[in-house]
Amino acid sequence: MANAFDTFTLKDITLKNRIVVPPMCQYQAVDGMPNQWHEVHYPSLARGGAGLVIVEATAVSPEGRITPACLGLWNDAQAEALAGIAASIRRSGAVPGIQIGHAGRKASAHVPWQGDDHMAEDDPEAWETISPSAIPFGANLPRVPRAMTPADIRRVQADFVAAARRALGAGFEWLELHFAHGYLGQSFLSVHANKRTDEYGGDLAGRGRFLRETVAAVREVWPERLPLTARLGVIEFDGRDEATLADAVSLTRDFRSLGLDLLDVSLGFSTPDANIPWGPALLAPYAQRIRNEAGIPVSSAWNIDTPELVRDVLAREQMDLVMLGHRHLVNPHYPYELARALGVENPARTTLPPSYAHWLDRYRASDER
Ligand SMILES: Cc1cc2c(cc1C)N(C[C@H](O)[C@H](O)[C@H](O)COP(=O)(O)O)c1[nH]c(=O)[nH]c(=O)c1N2
Ligand SMILES: CC(=O)[C@H]1CCCN(Cc2ccccc2)C1
Repeated sequence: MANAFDTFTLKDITLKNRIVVPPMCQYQAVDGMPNQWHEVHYPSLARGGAGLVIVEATAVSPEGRITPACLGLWNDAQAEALAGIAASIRRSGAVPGIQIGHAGRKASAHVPWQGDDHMAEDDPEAWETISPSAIPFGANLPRVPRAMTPADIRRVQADFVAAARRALGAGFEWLELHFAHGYLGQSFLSVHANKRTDEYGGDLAGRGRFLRETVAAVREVWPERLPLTARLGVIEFDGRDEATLADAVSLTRDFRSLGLDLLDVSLGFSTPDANIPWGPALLAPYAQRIRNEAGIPVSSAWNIDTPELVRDVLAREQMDLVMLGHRHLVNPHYPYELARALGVENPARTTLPPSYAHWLDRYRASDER
């Protein structure tokens, strides 16, 4: 049974605790390049005490971005700039991770606070979207994507490999493939998005092929000693959850045999018709099922919003790492609050840099710290 402030070792990487800042798009990039926004955002989070900070979804190609304001890792200039971000995360006390992905049929969209919808096809900023089949997501993302050819599939897989090499060169020590949330990887797995009749569609073997091949190809270039992980939507809440979960367990077992070190359990978001039962730690039971049935370490997220929930999902062995997104947006030092609430000795020194911690663990009545 793990506690929130136990260490966690995976391959040669040891996290100082079980708290993770999950990838969270900032939509502040230009041409895929990070800037002062990211230079402040990431070390500020890393100073807060989380053991692992994962940089937001970073596109493996320009058309793999969700919006024009997404980060990219398709060229060396981006890799060089991201090296600074990785170093600042490490210098601030956390292990630097990064998520790489391709937005598929959800690409070419406005940033959330400017509509969160597809740009018009004739918008000069827009670009062609691709997906396993010419089936649109619907709702706010109605554009019909072009069905990928075998050459497209090979190109995108090569882009994932090139981005992984660049992430390694930039000094990241934890890599997450974005196979969740209705983006390209999830779309290959999803019966909603993938109606292909070739070897990349049909049964689970077909719908999982793109993902398995990509894991295997990235594993070739990502050192054995560093964790290779993937975020996968294991449930859609679309009325066929048992089938989706069974597929997810089976595919995760394949990932493990291909060298994946941990699965980050998330939501599918493949259809606008989902009926997601939003509530406290709603995914924890599914994370536990993947952890037990696929026999692989897991992280997970979603509404784990109180110290008691953090304590409980770990005590129940539902996951190995707890991802806290919203809590860190509210308070980058949330791990300090968590340590205090969970009764950790010297909560400030356990979570924060000396410039803050020295004063927080003293010169105050104990109940004011
Ligand atoms: C602003 C913002 C931006 C993103 C996210 C969320 C939010 C709020 N999320 C999902 C995120 O990683 C996390 O899984 C969810 O927020 C659920 O966890 P919490 O309930 O926030 O703790 C997300 N997920 C992902 O896999 N890649 C990403 O880049 C992003 N971007
Ligand atoms: C890139 C990615 O996976 C993100 C982009 C922003 C929305 N994320 C999904 C999300 C839905 C509802 C609340 C918070 C987050 C997915």
